Amino acid sequence: MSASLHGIFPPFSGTLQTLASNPTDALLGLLLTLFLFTHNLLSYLPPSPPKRLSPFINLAEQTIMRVIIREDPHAASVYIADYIVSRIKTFKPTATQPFVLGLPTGSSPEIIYKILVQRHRAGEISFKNVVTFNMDEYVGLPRDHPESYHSFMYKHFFSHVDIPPQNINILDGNAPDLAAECASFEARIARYGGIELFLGGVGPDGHIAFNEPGSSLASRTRVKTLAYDTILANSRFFDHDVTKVPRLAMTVGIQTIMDAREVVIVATGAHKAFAVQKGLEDGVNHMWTLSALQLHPHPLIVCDRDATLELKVKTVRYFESIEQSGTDARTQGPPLVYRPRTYVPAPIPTKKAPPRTAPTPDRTPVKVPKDLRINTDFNRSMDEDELTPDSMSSRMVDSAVGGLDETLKNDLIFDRMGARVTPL
Ligand SMILES: N[C@@H]1[C@@H](O)[C@H](O)[C@@H](COP(=O)(O)O)O[C@@H]1O
Repeated sequence: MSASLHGIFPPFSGTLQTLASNPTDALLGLLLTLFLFTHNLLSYLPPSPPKRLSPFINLAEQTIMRVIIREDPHAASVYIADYIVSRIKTFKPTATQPFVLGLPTGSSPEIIYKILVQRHRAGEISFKNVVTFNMDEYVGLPRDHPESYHSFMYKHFFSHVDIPPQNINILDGNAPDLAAECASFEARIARYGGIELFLGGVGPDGHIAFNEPGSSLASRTRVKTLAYDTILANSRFFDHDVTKVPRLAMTVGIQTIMDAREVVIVATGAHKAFAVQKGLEDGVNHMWTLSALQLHPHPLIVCDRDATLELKVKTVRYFESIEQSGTDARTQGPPLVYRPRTYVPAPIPTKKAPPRTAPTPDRTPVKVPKDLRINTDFNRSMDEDELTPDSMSSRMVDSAVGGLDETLKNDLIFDRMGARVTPL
């Protein structure tokens, strides 16, 4: 027996020989043999199947960067516009459960807005139950200045779709207390249960919104001093005169953007290539704030070919291969999980504006804007003739806060459309 076991279990045969002379050694040898035998046996078993993901798993663990590359800015913009339309439709927003959309300004999103307006005009999408929050605004620039982000948004988007004015939230760069305005903005976002989809652009230095290089990745809405690079880049909208560009801006923070359920960034043009490379291929860092999205559960960066020029060929091939294998951004990554809403606004009553009667001694005149016009004297829009803003007066309720709960009326500052338009 000893001879036959010796070939199969060498330690075991040795154990038998020492059993009589040294029982303690023999016992240790036996235990060792059993351990080795079990270990060898287990190594032949198939690996255990991967654990199923729990529906409550932390989404950050499933973070996946989605990158879509299109040949030119128009194709990239069509992709994003259709993506937004599809997200809103899937959400099926109602007056009590609106789709909360974060929006940017800048030349890159102009085409996206144009396509969204076209989709709206074609009857494909309504913005009636969409609430918007804009990323940023210059400090101290009058609202009706052609380069204010208020003017930009009305000119390129709001005036052409059916969004109710009271659903629009833009930071007031002329608020008497800028810090309070920033806090109110964050509170409004929170009351709506957070932003569903935050669309953004990116600066050549990798900034998102006005989160300039060096911004804290934990930042929230606040006032920022603009970096010289940004002042220089944006001077093209101010007669190429850097002295005309405001030095301060209010902006959502990186954390405000990171809190959105989904973030979509448009990056077009060779001048964005370095920012895209830093944001995608380098590590997360506060000098290229775009890179923070690497930690977001649902980031999507849509580039045109030029914006990928600084990426490794391997990186580009990787992202293209994902799309070529039959998935697109809608199906990549973990499923979107709807977050509970902490606040749901009451339905907006469709009451008519009170008649414009002459004031009587016992009655305060009702302030109803005569007409709502915005300054559309821009010199950088595409196809001016197609974008003719309406007055929006037909969509006004008596007060911008008319349809909201008492809780919101008290602590939120809703500006009237009349205050931000140029009377004729
Ligand atoms: N605050 C805006 C950003 O939100 C925008 O992303 C950036 C790039 O704009 P553009 O698309 O014109 O290059 O410009 C500004 O700085």
